[in-house]
Amino acid sequence: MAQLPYSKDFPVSWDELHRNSRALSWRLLELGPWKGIIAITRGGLVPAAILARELDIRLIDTICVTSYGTAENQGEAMQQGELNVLKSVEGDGEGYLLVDDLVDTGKTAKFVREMLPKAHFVTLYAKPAGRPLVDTYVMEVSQDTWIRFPWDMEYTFSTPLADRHSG
Ligand SMILES: O=P(O)(O)OC[C@H]1O[C@H](OP(=O)(O)OP(=O)(O)O)[C@H](O)[C@@H]1O
Ligand SMILES: O=c1[nH]c(=O)c2nc[nH]c2[nH]1
Ligand SMILES: [Mg+2]
Repeated sequence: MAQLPYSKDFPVSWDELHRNSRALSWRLLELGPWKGIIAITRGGLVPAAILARELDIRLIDTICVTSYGTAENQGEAMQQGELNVLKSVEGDGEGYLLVDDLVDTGKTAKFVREMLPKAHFVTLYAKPAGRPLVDTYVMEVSQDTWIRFPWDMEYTFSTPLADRHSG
């Protein structure tokens, strides 16, 4: 659910997501060749699959992070902005694409960039606070916008605008 300070909703359809992933592929084709892709789970998985198809990349790895604490990691470190790493990748990322769906505050981006400083970090969407941390992105949205990805949505009844604020 979108929460404060998000006041705008930006729903993204599968078609739009596919189109934006292909636009990102065009830019990355010119910057390659790439040794492989490292997807940041879970949001990076879908764009990573589309980039892999367009750029003919077969080597795909993951960095698995979560901002939620586990029994072992619920303390100070996470409150200071560190993430819980379930699985990382060896090396400094040189020659690899590091893929996520978006940057918002930049917390995830900062953390994974420190882990893989030489990777080329790409996202589909970027909000201003995280944008400086991204090497290549497709679309900027404002900081108070919540992006709704197609895998988080389902078709459902839409209340007419005139009825939304009544009562
Ligand atoms: O710039 P930030 O403020 O760090 O926000 C961006 C991150 O938040 C979302 O992931 P989330 O942690 O919700 O997990 P998910 O990818 O597993 O859905 C998104 O996929 C980015 O990875
Ligand atoms: O689905 C999402 N949309 C967003 O705008 C966002 N920002 C951080 N994490 C997010 N997840
Ligand atoms: Mg994520």
